[in-house]
Amino acid sequence: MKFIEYPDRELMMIDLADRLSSELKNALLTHERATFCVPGGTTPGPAFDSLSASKIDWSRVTVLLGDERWVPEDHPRSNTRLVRKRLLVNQAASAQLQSLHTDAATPEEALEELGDEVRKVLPINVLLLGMGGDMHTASIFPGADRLDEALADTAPPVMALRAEAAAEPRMTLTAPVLQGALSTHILITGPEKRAALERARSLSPREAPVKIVLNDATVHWAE
Ligand SMILES: O=C(O)[C@H](O)[C@@H](O)[C@H](O)[C@H](O)COP(=O)(O)O
Repeated sequence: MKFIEYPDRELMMIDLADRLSSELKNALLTHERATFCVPGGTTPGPAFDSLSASKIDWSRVTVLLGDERWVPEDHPRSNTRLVRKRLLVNQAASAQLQSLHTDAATPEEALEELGDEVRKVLPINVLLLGMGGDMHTASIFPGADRLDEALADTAPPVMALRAEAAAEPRMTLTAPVLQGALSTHILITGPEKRAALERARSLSPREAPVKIVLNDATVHWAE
């Protein structure tokens, strides 16, 4: 794991956006298309703002969500909504979005459709993840109902998970897909998440799901 500590959040978001943008450009030098997987939640918005101004051939980029809360796409907690509003604008408006949401009433009903769609855009070239204070990443929560299946090497690419700590049912990419990413970044802020990340290093993936990607990840942190 590589850990980068920044003097403040603003600088971190700009620097992170620069790094992600260079990695995407590099991927597009040798591939017709690139898949850029992004988190939802409250942290990445400013990095998305910065990235959306970046001059990449976005028409050759697929933006894939790492997870989704099962709420309508105009709901304030929808990750799809966040990405549409903050990332897929300006220069990045021509990127193709692969969300992890459909109009189905439950995530279970959408599994087959989303699984087929996600398979087509793998592997992930550039992966950006967040982490919760409970050490979940994407929507792989400690204590989730189907945690062991989501962590298994044989897991399907997407799974529907429910967890007490999650306010609503989730759709998430699973361990093998996240571990298959060619480049992995984790974006966290504040002292609590820094301490949680340190703790995760000595725990098992069942206790600290973020552990599945830690070895190969670059972690970006600011107070
Ligand atoms: O939809 C989600 O909840 C996420 O994608 C999730 O994995 C997120 O990255 C962490 O929960 C951190 O969330 P915050 O950035 O809001 O702390």
